[in-house]
Amino acid sequence: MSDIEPTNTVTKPVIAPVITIDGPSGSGKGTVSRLLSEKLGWHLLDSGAIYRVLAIAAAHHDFGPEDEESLIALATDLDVEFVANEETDLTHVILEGEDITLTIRTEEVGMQASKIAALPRVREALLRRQRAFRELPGLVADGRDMGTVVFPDAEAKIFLTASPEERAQRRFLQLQEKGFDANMNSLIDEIKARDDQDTNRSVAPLKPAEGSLILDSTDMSIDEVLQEILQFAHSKLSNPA
Ligand SMILES: Nc1ncnc2c1ncn2[C@@H]1O[C@H](COP(=O)(O)OP(=O)(O)O)[C@@H](O)[C@H]1O
Ligand SMILES: Nc1ccn([C@H]2C[C@H](O)[C@@H](COP(=O)(O)OP(=O)(O)O)O2)c(=O)n1
Repeated sequence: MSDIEPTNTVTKPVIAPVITIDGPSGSGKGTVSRLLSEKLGWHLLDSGAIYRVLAIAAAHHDFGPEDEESLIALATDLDVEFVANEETDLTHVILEGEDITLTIRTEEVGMQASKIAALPRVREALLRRQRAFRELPGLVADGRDMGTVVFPDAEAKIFLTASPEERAQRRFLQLQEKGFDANMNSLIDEIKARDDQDTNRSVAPLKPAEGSLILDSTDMSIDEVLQEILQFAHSKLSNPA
């Protein structure tokens, strides 16, 4: 071994910056995260899609939310790919070779995902997979615990919300557009039940991370939300605390 101390040879790894967008169902996280990632040319993590895929995989294997050990094994080895498709303008979700892009978006799958997501060790098993999305030039991460648990050191954190009635109305139109049957009254109930489940679980509950910009989008257009987030993110990225 040489006695000579190397000087200035250690270069600091460059860690990609992260913008987190957390919030309840139908607040607009997915839409705004996608637009933001396109605008910045950054990567995108739709963490809810991972929980939804796991719910479908669990159903394929007949595992219920009480079957924690099997779910952990499934989460650890989940064979899923997210493939951007410019023709459909969608990120296609491929589970074990099968395209499940549309089927993961139903309210029923959302509810199953929310049940599985309450299991602490299942969440733990998905952490590494989610953190692997953090790559240069940057990441926009959408979910429930992106700013609180998965990327606590994120440069800019946003908590996006809207009234349950407005969120149900948005979901109603979205489901109709995709050709799914939807009922406004049951959607409001489902949205409230999922809010309750996601907010009151013991691990990584839905809540604003410290220092987040809290944005109520009930009376805001998608573009207004996007502009406000861009302004906040620029201020945070140019003046890191
Ligand atoms: N500010 C907004 N005003 C009106 N509609 C919106 C707004 N934000 C999102 N939407 C619409 O609401 C629906 C649900 O949005 P989405 O991004 O899927 O929400 P989330 O990911 O939070 O569940 C989509 O059809 C989207 O186009
Ligand atoms: N980071 C995340 C993302 C989603 N989840 C759980 C809780 C949510 O109700 C379900 C589905 O999430 P998803 O973001 O796809 O749902 P919405 O589009 O907001 O309706 O997964 C979670 O616990 N943590």
